[in-house]
Amino acid sequence: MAKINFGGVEETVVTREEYPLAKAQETLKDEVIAVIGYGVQGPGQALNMRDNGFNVIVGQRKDSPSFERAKQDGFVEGETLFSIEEAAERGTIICNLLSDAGQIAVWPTLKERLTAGKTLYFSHGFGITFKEQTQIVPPADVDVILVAPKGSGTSLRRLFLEGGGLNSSFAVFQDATGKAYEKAIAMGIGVGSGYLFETDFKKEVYSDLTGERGVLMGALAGIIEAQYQVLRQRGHSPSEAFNETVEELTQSLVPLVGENGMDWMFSNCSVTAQRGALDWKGKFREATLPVLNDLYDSVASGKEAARTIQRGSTPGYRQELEAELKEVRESELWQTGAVVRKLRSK
Ligand SMILES: NC(=O)c1ccc[n+]([C@@H]2O[C@H](COP(=O)([O-])OP(=O)(O)OC[C@H]3O[C@@H](n4cnc5c(N)ncnc54)[C@H](O)[C@@H]3O)[C@@H](O)[C@H]2O)c1
Ligand SMILES: CC(C)(O)[C@@H](O)C(=O)O
Ligand SMILES: [Mg+2]
Ligand SMILES: [Mg+2]
Repeated sequence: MAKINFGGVEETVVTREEYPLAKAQETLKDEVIAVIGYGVQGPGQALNMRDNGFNVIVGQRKDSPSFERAKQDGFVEGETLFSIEEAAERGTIICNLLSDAGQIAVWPTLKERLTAGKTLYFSHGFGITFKEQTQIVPPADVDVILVAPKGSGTSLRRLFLEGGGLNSSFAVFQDATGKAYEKAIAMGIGVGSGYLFETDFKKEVYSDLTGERGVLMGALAGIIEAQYQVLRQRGHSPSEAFNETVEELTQSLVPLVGENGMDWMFSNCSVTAQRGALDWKGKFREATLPVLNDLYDSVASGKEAARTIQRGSTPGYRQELEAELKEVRESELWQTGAVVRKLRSK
């Protein structure tokens, strides 16, 4: 296991060089990997593992669109595609890739089929960490492991097809067989991870829920809306407000941050921009710190989990969610975005 120094702090990281695919295949050669749920992570992980030569089956509610999608992806009903019950019965590694709220309803079905020596796999620390709310308490004689890709299942698949890998966190919650750690790493390689960062279930879920509600999604969407609104209210056209808020961010500046860091992006902008950004970043940091601390408290207290479960278990919730996304899509901001995206020159 490589020890890598991150800005002065040493952490354990598994690389594909030290744990190559052939080793992962050897570790999991006798396993039947049952991917339960075929939403976003399900397809990404199942297809990558199948292409990597693992014995993968899918369990999904019959008569659902995702069941049909699994068929289109080459899983064959009765051979590699089953009901959730049957896949869980057949699987020796049961990958719980249902939605976090959906995992609660299906848990009794999975638990019954988690016989001694099997492995229960998650891509989020949610169900285990918030066990008072989810009632997900695995039997003591099974291994419980986690591989959480740090990005969308869509990116996991796309990067894999391009020959790359998305970095993932991994963790062991319960090691009944003495092989849980090895299995977690092998699964991480199998699903198409690049580097694997060691964590625990609680740290994974706290950081993940904070990240997606914060900078990665919630804060990003919120600050974009705020700046667009200010520019529009001060008389700027939709295209100008959008270009200065989103298009330049995604097409020019964030790729530079990804390439070589924030100072690299700054140094590729004018000194006028650098002066202003350095002067204003502190104000933005101080303004958002209390919100981010509130958010972390809400995650750590279980409030965010409770809301996820409460909303996610409400009948018709997916339609409600779609209605909320439609509202975003149909706002002037994102309608402008749709037009601006068409005006990109390749
Ligand atoms: N979406 C991502 O890219 C992503 C990234 C990293 C980790 N994760 C984690 O991976 C897991 C799966 O996430 P996802 O976004 O792929 O899930 P999802 O929301 O797309 O749902 C997955 C599947 O669960 C099924 N499902 C939901 N409720 C059900 C129920 N009551 N009974 C039977 N089936 C039910 C749905 O039909 C769907 O096919 C979660 O733990 C999530 O936090 C997701
Ligand atoms: C892709 C994300 C945001 O990283 C994941 O955590 C999720 O919940 O979908
Ligand atoms: Mg998440
Ligand atoms: Mg995440």
